[in-house]
Amino acid sequence: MSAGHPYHRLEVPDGIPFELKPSPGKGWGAFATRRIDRGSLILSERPTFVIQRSHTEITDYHVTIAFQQLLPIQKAQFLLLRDNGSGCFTSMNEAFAENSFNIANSDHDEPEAHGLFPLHSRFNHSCMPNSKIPTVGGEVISSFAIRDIDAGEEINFCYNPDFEGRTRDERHQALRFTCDCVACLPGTPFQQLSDMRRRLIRGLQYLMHGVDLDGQRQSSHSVIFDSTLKFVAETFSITLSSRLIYALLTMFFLEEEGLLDDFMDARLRPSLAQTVELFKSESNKSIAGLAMEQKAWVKKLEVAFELYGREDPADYEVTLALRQLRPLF
Ligand SMILES: C[S@@+](CC[C@H](N)C(=O)[O-])C[C@H]1O[C@@H](n2cnc3c(N)ncnc32)[C@H](O)[C@@H]1O
Repeated sequence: MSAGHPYHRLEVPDGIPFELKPSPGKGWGAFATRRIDRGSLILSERPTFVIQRSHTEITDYHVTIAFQQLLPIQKAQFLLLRDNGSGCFTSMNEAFAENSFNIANSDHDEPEAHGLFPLHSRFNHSCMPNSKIPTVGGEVISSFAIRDIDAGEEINFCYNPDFEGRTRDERHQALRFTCDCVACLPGTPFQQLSDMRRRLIRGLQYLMHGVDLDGQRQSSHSVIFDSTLKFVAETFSITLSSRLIYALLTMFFLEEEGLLDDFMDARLRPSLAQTVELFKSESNKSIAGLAMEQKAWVKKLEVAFELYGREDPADYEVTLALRQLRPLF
C-alpha cells in the first residue's frame, strides 16, 4: 500500500528519530526508529511558508499567492501532501489548514500567523499523548517527548490544549474523528474513570478561575451544578484553602490520567507555590507548607485537607485582586 507513496519523497532532516509510514485507521503517522527519552527533542521544523492571518481569514487566494512565491523544490514538497495520507486535497486552503500550525505567541498578544509544517503535520493525535503539542519559538516549532518512547511506537500529541477537561464525546466532537487511545476505548473501566476525572478537572478549573475552558462564564449549570457555588466561583470568592485543595486535586487527577508531564507540571506548579505564599494565618501557612513538602500528590492532598473549611485573613484581598484583574461585568 505504501510503496511509491508521495510521503516517501517528503524531505526529512538527517538524524530524525522517526520514520513516516501508514498508521492503521489513521492514514499515515510518525513512528520512532529508536528509543526517545522523556524530555528530549523529537523534531524542530521551520515553516515552508507563513501566512500572517487568522485561520478564519485565510482563503485559497492567500495560500495560492504564498505557493507561487516558493522555490520549485518547495512547491513540489507542498504538492506531495495528501488528505490523511490518501486522496489529494480539494483546495489549496484545505491542504494548508491540515498541515499548518499557529505560530503567534499568544502570551505576547502577537497577531495570528500560520506556518506550513509538512513533518509535524504527520503526527497523529492521542488524548494520552507521548509528545508535547509543538512549542513555538519565533517561526520554528519543536516537539519533545513527554515520556520515554520505544522504537516502533507511534509518536503523537494532543491536538487540543484543553482536552484534559473534556470527556471522550466532547473530544471526538471537537476532533471530528474518533480517537482510539486508552482514554477513548468505550466500555473500559479506565475510560469511564477518565471521563469522570476530566469532568472533575473542568469543574475544578471553573471553581478556581470563575470561567470555563473557553474563558467564558457558563450560562447553564452544566459544569458546576450548585448555583451558590457557581456564584462564589464567578465572583472569585473561593477561599485560599479551597483554592489550594482544588489545585492539588487537579494535579492528582492529571497524574492519574497520565497527563501530568514535565511541561504541565512546570506550568501549574508556580501558581500552587504562589497560593501557599499568600496565606496570612501562620497555622494555615504551615499546613500548606507541610503539604507541599510531601513527595506524592496524593500525600500533599492528604495534608492539605486539614485546611478544608478554614478561612484566612488574605481571602478577601485575593478576591479583590482577582476582581480587579477580571472585572465581573
Ligand atoms: C494532521 S493529519 C495527521 C497525519 C495524517 N494521518 C496523514 O496521513 O497525513 C490529521 C488527520 O489525521 C487523522 N488522525 C489523526 N489522529 C487520529 C486518530 N487518533 N485517530 C484517527 N484519525 C486520526 C485525522 O483524519 C486527522 O484529520
